[in-house]
Amino acid sequence: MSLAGVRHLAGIAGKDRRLIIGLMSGTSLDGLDIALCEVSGAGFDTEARILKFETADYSESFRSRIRAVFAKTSVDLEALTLLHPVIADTHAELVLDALSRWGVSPAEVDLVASHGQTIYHAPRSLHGDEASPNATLQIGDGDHLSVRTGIITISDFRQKHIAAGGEGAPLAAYGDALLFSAPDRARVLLNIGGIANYTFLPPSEGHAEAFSSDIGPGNTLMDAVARQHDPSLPYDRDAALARAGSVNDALLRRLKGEAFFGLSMPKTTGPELFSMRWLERHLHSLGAQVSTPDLMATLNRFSAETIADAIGALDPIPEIFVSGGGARNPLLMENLAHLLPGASVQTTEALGIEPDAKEAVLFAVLANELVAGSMETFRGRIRGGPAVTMGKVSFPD
Ligand SMILES: Nc1ncnc2c1ncn2[C@@H]1O[C@H](COP(=O)(O)OP(=O)(O)OP(=O)(O)O)[C@@H](O)[C@H]1O
Ligand SMILES: CC(=O)N[C@H]1[C@@H]2OC[C@@H](O2)[C@@H](O)[C@@H]1O[C@H](C)C(=O)O
Repeated sequence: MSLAGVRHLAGIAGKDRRLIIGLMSGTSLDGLDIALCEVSGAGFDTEARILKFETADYSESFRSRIRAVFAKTSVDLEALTLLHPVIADTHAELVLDALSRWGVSPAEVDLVASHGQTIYHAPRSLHGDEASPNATLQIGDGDHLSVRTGIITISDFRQKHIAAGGEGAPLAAYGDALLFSAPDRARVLLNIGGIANYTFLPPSEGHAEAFSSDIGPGNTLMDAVARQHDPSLPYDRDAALARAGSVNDALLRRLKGEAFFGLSMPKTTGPELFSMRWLERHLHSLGAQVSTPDLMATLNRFSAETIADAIGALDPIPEIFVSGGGARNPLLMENLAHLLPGASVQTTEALGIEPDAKEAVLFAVLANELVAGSMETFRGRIRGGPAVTMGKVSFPD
């Protein structure tokens, strides 16, 4: 960091509109979502437009390096240490590659907003140690990204949330409230990624608080079973396996008995809890063989029911806008429509944001808030969420 760097950042903060690249690599480990956004204003005046978007697929070898340290209580510390810069360097390469294909020079971009890769998420509800705080770890260091791309980088968004009393997730409410609140009606933004989470947005004209909460597994268990069935299958494409099976009601009841579903909202979880080990424990206690298609049909219904239970508890049920890869699972969407009869369900496309890009845009908006907004924007606005701006600044020089 230099005085010139600080002046450059102050200049970016003073602009009417900023070009910000939002980066998200989620729990599905499918690739890096890269959203080049034009963001203007700040706080409730924020407007974000996606100029370009792509998901840059990870190579199988990169994915298996991440998987080796992902959501595990014991890992090879050297492998983890190496991945910290390796993830950042890989993300930087993917960004530079996308920019060159889009004909955009890095010098035109004001900020990179990088979520990094969550390696382990440990809210108290998971680790159970009252003497230890909520904790979460994202790797893919911001300094490396900044030096490699030459662009000021904002990263590591979740630590401030925890330091100020939150669980470090979901952060969606902060961006959703700024971008999608309607003056006169309530909305739900539902994201079905590896983990399903939702944001409740009250009418912005009132004084009610927004909140976002994880719900449970979206695709993570279905993806793991698909991979176990056929290692070349990244997920149950178009729900082909689930459609060939039937729901095992006894298993479904066991899965829904998980204590996490009894906790009040907002709450967070991850593949640390909802893992193959967790599923195998339930299958074992069931004491009966379940075929892969039946297991997939049951998991599909399980995700749909837990989502419908969470949204159905809101009275009246607001209009629903879906994002994340789960929106592409046709049986999951049919199950949801069946369980929430009469509810208006659309994708976030109806709000002008491509569903796969929504989380990457969220981090662009959080970076925008850090440089040009104010923590006061969020005071008393987000239930269970401290009034904070989030992210750490890395300078390329
Ligand atoms: N055609 C399809 N049929 C079924 N499922 C699909 C299809 N396309 C995508 N998916 C699901 O979407 C997932 C990817 O979703 P997404 O990219 O939103 O996850 P993520 O961002 O990694 O997760 P999170 O939000 O939990 O971090 C895939 O792993 C798969 O389960
Ligand atoms: C710790 C972590 O990475 N959590 C992710 C994950 O993926 C979905 C869900 O679990 C959500 O809580 C969160 O991401 C989104 C972007 C959020 O913070 O809103």
